[in-house]
Amino acid sequence: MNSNDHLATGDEAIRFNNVTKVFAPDVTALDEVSFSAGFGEVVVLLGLSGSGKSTLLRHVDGLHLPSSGEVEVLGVNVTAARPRELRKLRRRVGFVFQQFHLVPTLTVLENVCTGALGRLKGPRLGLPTYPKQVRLDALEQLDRVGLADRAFQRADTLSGGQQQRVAIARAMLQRPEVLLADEPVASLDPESSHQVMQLIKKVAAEDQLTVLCSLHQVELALAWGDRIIGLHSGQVVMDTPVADIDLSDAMSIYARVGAETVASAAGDE
Ligand SMILES: Nc1ncnc2c1ncn2[C@@H]1O[C@H](COP(=O)(O)OP(=O)(O)OP(=O)(O)O)[C@@H](O)[C@H]1O
Repeated sequence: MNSNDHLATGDEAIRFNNVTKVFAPDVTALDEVSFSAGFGEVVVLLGLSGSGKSTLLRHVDGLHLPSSGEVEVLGVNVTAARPRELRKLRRRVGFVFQQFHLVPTLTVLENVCTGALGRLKGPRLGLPTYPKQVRLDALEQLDRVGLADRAFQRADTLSGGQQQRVAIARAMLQRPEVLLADEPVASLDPESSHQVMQLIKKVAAEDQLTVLCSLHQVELALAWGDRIIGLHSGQVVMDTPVADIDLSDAMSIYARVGAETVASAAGDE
């Protein structure tokens, strides 16, 4: 057992300490990023396209490693973790994507069951090859997201919002302690977007799940987040509880960029 397994984290599930990520000499995706997220907290990342939101999320489970700085997640020093430790950590971190990433030809229930693959030995082909308890757990998760009645339909017969709810059920079957959501509502209509964010908020509260969620919609961030972290050119330009922010504060993350764009177009530095 590695010493990282029992590192004390206090109230923090995620901690970034001066994290910089340089992809190329002229591409600094994260620039001295520091923040922490508490257990059960829903933290929304806001910022223009290219501001570093996805890159930040990918540092949480070690898909990217920082060029400098430290990332600590659930007591594991991601930066120093060995491959085996990282694999263990990734089982504790669920991921929800913009494009759902369901297997379209499989049933909804089997898609959810795949969330257990990380803790099962060997490949599974077909619903009956999953242990009964996994199938029951999957049904329970589907019930939780309001889709138990769709369990035996093919995934590609569901609407986008329903598919994202299935993807959340799949992530929850993994029994994660941290949930990463990369623009989970970017391809959904406004009503489905609210439903999906409401669901994320609900499961976070029920399971004391720490959520880090990138969004483009300020009003969704204000409605469903506990805290907003604003990114601009890889730097944290806002880190504020939602209770202390109004719409114009949150929009300033974008307005600031607009002003700079105007200045640089006019030849100012
Ligand atoms: N694997 C990579 N190799 C090189 N550059 C990258 C890589 N991933 C991201 N970048 C660059 O890092 C910067 C931040 O990108 P990132 O995808 O994190 O932004 P984002 O805020 O998530 O954008 P979006 O809202 O469009 O998803 C961009 O300049 C991007 O081109």
